[in-house]
Amino acid sequence: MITVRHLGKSIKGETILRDVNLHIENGEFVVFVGASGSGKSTLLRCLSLRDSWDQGTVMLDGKDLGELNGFQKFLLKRKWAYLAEQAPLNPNRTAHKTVLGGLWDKFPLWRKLTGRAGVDDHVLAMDYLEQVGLLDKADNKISTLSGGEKQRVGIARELVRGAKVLFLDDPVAGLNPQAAEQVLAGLRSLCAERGVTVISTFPQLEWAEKYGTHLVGIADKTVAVDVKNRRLTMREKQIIFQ
Ligand SMILES: Nc1ncnc2c1ncn2[C@@H]1O[C@H](COP(=O)(O)OP(=O)(O)OP(=O)(O)O)[C@@H](O)[C@H]1O
Repeated sequence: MITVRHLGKSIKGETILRDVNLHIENGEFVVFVGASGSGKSTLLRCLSLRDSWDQGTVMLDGKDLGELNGFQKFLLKRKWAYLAEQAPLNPNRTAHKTVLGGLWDKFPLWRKLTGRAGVDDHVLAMDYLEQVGLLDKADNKISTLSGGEKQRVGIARELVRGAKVLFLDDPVAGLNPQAAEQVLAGLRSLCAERGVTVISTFPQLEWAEKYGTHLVGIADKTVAVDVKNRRLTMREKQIIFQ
């Protein structure tokens, strides 16, 4: 679980976030919602350790992330995944090989040298492709997949790598509505069935309400609304998008 207390961040003397308080449980599908420029991506980058903050604390299972040394942060980032918009994938690889590539980090040196993956590794890759609804496209090259399918391959690759927390900055950018909803429905089931925690931002409020389990509204540089397992009221929408 992630707990944020009194987080503040300034860039070049300008306050971007102030007094942010937040509590995220494992298995939640968190969506940061707010007007353009409200600080959603900045908060996502701070929580994923891609960016630093000036005030307050971010705790993971009771451990203060601000106190980790560089190596500890590096190890933690390997367990987390941060994807901004479209994941960069090799267009000439098949979906299956791309997902299998996520295991590379875990392989012992001898396997890296021989380039061999075991039967279990192949099954694991297929398992995650199935989870994101792409088992039938396993042998298709990335270049032949749609934008939404590519995004789901990128997510499966991170899962196979062992990521338990996914930070996704607009995972549906550039996708048509049908593909976007498939990606979001897949993420929702990952949270429910595998206990993966998704922390994301995307501009479509309707989809945030439909698929998110925890909505965090950012306004006036802080968390103005924080609700779980329900839609926003009209009043809450007014507060966020004043
Ligand atoms: N590196 C930077 N230098 C200066 N200002 C920055 C920098 N990064 C972000 N900002 C400012 O911080 C504010 C919040 O930006 P952020 O990208 O977090 O907003 P957002 O809510 O994600 O916006 P959008 O929905 O448009 O993506 C904006 O006013 C932005 O201009």
